[in-house]
Amino acid sequence: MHVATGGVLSVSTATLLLRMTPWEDGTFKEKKKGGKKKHGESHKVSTTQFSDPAEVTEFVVNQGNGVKGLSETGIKALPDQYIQPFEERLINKFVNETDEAIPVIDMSNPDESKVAKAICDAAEKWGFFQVINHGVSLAVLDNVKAATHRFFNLPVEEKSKYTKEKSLSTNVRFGTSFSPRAEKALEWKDYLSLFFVSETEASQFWPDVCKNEALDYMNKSTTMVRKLLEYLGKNLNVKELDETKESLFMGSMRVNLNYYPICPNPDLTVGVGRHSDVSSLTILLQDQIGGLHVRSLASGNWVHVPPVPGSFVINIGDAMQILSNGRYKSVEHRVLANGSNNRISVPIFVNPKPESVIGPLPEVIENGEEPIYRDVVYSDYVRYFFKKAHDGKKTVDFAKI
Ligand SMILES: O=C(O)CCC(=O)C(=O)O
Ligand SMILES: [Fe+2]
Repeated sequence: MHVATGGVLSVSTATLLLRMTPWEDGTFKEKKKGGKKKHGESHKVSTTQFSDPAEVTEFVVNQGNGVKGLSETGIKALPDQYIQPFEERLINKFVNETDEAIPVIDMSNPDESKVAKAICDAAEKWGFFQVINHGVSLAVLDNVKAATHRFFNLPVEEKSKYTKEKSLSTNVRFGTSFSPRAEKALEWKDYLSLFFVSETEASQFWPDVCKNEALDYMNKSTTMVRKLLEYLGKNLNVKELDETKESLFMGSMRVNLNYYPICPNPDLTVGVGRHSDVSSLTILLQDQIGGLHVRSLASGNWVHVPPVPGSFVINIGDAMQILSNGRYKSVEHRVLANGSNNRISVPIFVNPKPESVIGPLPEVIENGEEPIYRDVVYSDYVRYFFKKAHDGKKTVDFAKI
């Protein structure tokens, strides 16, 4: 592979830059190159560039540099494979036209029934909410954010020890985009995904620079997770979180560390494309940069989820939508790419056990409600999700009757 290091903008990159000029209708038309370049003019641009898209894929995906590595070469134009179809792009001017906002719920309110009601209402109307005063200390949150930066700041030789090909555990995966081999257009995001099996497994295989912080973050969040699930369960006539319900609602957990580096043409791509999560519940810690947008069920508008210091963003996932027979909503969301800031987020995906059979809960259909979902093995559902590119809310159709 060739990476020009001398600061010369190659001809094909120059063509790419010209081709990327946005037009009013949102399409990208070729612009005539201006007059002849004077000798030496190309040396004015100091950057590292690639001469064709296959080299980008080699560098980003196969060599494990990720989009962070690509961003740090100083690349000036978005490579072709990251250009999303027009309708998938999230252009700021279209998303800021709404004054809708997802609820922010204070979990320290002494009137617990009010907290429970606010949470269940939000789960039904929005599928998304933020919680403050949730009982997880700021230090735990700060530590896992710092650990996320530490991991992504490792040299590529270190990070690439955790790629699909090289990782010593299938539960630890460093990757980029969502599913690069299944996607027509890639997403501007790198991630480290840590599936929790046991403390011993984690301490053996999770990267040293972040394992204690990621484990602590997951463990310290569990009390809040259980509380949220108790509230949501009670409202569905689930009396208590016994062993069966625990394994359905929170039988397995995955912590992801997400990194969204500065993007040269943020309007042309996405950090994460439209999707709903396959979890029962997702607990998300985001930094102060912003960029997560949620589709309002009421209006269809894309609504920004503003960073609230010390908060968690909570969302209902597909598994909970299925278990609740559609009462709680797993809602589409996506993340904007950013032209001036790097962003991190740290979701915990709280999932059923992989071998669990999920379908509408008996407590829900007991009262005569028609089930709208069939029973599916959770691992089959997850496999189906990862086999294809992000495609909005379509995954849940897999379980529709
Ligand atoms: O980074 C974010 O804000 C959201 C990420 C997300 O939606 C996901 O990882 O499923
Ligand atoms: Fe998500």
